[in-house]
Amino acid sequence: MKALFEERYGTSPEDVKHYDTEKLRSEFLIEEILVKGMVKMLYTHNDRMLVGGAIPLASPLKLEAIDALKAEYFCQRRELGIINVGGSGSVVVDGQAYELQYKEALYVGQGVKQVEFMSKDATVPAKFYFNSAPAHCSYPTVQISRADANVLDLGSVETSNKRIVNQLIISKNVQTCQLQMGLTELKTGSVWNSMPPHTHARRMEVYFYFEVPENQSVCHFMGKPDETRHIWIKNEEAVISPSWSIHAGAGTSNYSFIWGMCGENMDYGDMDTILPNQLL
Ligand SMILES: O=C(O)C(=O)C[C@H](O)C(=O)CO
Ligand SMILES: [Zn+2]
Repeated sequence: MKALFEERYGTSPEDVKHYDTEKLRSEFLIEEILVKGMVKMLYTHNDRMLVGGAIPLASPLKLEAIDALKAEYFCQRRELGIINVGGSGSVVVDGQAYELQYKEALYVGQGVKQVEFMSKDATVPAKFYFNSAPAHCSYPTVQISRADANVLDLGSVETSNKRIVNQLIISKNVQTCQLQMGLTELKTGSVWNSMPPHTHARRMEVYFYFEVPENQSVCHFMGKPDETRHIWIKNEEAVISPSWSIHAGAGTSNYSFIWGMCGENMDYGDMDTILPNQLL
């Protein structure tokens, strides 16, 4: 397997208070998750979420268990959620091909032995972004198209946070052990995501920002609500949010992002909201 792998441990909010920019970025920012012709994976010890990307070119790419998993195959003890943010492509799951167009998702259940990524056209390759969490039973593999999403229309033009939350892999749509994923699109002129912000102590979350226009950036806010920090994020980079941290961002333009969560309690609404004027 052509794979790049990195492992990161969890952090305490008491330690994070003392981090400078470089340390904050090295703990939470995931740069270059999508690498041409490779599978890339990052294993965070925050709820054991695995964050990955794959860009298959002329030849398919296999998703195999890295040594850190001590497993015979990737999904032996894990479930997997995949969203395509590139050209058309397929994910072949134990011999069955699922064609994924731009912004379409696939849930792959625990126990699946073979997962392979393919691009339809290597000149416009598929870009598969994925999240994976430990799973203790097996649910069926399900393809989720844009039309299958549970859509939330949130925010307003007045507060610069008008956005559409597409819940793709969510208990309403797909049965999973603990993984939830979706895709949020900011409307033109709106720049704030997840504002007012929230925490959910029962789950960690990872945001993957994309459709950030050239030369633009997103300022992602994290930390305890009374001790916030920021990380500047470029297009197609991801950021880890521990269970104790807020996660919200303001872009220098509108943009989209994929969110993925795991932990306990799959109720999307299980959040503690913080009002903007309570943040420090
Ligand atoms: O813009 C938003 O609000 C979101 O997309 C929030 C995420 O879905 C989230 O953080 C769920 O916990
Ligand atoms: Zn959240």
